[in-house]
Amino acid sequence: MYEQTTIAAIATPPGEGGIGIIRLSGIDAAEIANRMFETKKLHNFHDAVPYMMYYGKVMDNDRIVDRGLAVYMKAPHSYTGEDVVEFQMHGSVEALRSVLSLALRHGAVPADKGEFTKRAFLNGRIDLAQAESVMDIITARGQAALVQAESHLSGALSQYVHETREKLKEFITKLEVTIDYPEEDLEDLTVDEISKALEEINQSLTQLITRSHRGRFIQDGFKTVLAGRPNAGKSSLLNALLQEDRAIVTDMPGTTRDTIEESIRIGGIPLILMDTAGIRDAENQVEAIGIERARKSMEEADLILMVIDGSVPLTDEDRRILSSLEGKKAIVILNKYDLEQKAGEAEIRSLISEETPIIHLSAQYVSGIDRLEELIQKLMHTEDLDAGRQLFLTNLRHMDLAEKSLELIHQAQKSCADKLPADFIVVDLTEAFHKLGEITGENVDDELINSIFQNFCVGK
Ligand SMILES: Nc1nc2c(c(=O)[nH]1)N(C=O)[C@@H](CNc1ccc(C(=O)N[C@@H](CCC(=O)O)C(=O)O)cc1)CN2
Ligand SMILES: Nc1nc2c(ncn2[C@@H]2O[C@H](COP(=O)(O)OP(=O)(O)OP(=O)(O)O)[C@@H](O)[C@H]2O)c(=O)[nH]1
Ligand SMILES: [Mg+2]
Repeated sequence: MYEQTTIAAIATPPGEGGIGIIRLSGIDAAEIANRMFETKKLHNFHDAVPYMMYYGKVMDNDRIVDRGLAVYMKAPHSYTGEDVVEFQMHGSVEALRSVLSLALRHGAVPADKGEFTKRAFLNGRIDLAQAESVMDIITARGQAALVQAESHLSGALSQYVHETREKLKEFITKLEVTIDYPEEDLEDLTVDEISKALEEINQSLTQLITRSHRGRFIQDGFKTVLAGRPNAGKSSLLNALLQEDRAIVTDMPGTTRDTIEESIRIGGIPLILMDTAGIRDAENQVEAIGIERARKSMEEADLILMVIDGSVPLTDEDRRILSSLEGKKAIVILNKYDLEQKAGEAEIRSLISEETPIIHLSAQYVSGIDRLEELIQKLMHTEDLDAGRQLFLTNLRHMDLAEKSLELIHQAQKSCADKLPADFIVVDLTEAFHKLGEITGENVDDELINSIFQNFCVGK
């Protein structure tokens, strides 16, 4: 076991809640529980039936601090792999703090950020990639994010890393033989075999990396850009979707200058909603920069909500923006539906692809917003689901290591093609082998481990 201290922390978020949990982990967990928890059915936590709930009282000498349930999990069969005791108390900040301070008084030390999970890792219960996925589960902002994080915790990423490293190892060994016995020249067959294997690894890593770049939305949400002419009602629509007055709305065209970003969930699908400067020939430099940003946001968008002022005839600027939607996922919104409609829908239809829906609404009077939400949900739902079925890298550290490994595979392939001596290839493949291993935590130093778990919350 990696440490002898017993750590304690409040595991549930602060605030008023139905129930709150205090967690103890370490060699003295049962002993500390004995000193502070009184229950009819049990005199010593060492005799507790693991996972059995015991009802009782947390006692501060003769005073009942709070009533609750306690459970004992015996090493190594616990989250951390150590002896664990948990107290389920009333979810009150005061009660939980009192129970925690009692545990500390009886010999526990306050847990560091992520220390329970860190211990699970150091005790070999889970690898580093799995440990990191625990945090992804906690911070998941949508179904796809949760599905992906859970699959990482189950070991999907770890298995991929493991299999790829096995392949590398196999060829490193084969190559090393030819180095040790130089007279046994690298046979053509071996070279072919290695080139083929390296190409396979290259393909698989490249696919994983590209898919993960495209899959940024899993973590961040789909980039959804409100685009359109000044005064069309983009900011009004942002406010209507957020149900708050986030962006400034005026009847002056050119009100929004800088891009505004807000996270929102629509029907369980996470979006980053971006309000942009209305697109036109700018009247000054600040506006011009804003418009340039708007155009760039449109290029990078996963979804474009193109807002048109339906109360006036279509302008050339509208036509230009509509034509630029080609090949993009978009919804055309005819806004100001409360007013007489003058923008020709037939012409709009002729400028956009068949799949792009057109809807009417009034942002100002918040009417028709629910239909827009349904449409967004329908449009993005499949992508969100597909994301759950494939392996993605969702962590920048993993992405960086995968990219470095791929770079080394490229180098090895080049050495292979240039018929360089086996040593060259071995060096690169060995380095790639180690880089991949860092994903699951093979040979990583304490500093890195500490910095990873510092990003966790206390009690996790
Ligand atoms: N109350 C409570 N709920 C929690 C946690 C916890 O620590 N406490 N978890 C913490 O984040 C998560 C669950 N993670 C856990 C992982 C392993 C074991 C465990 O006892 N494993 C044993 C037994 C396995 C079995 O019986 O099948 C083992 O692996 O040997 C417990 C919780 C979410 N919910
Ligand atoms: N009648 C009516 N007026 C609306 C509607 N939506 C927005 N407006 C008005 O249109 C004007 C412009 O709205 P904004 O939301 O600021 O438009 P914008 O597209 O963000 O404009 P810029 O930031 O200048 O690009 C404001 O006076 C709004 O009150 C609507 O549904 N009906
Ligand atoms: Mg605006």
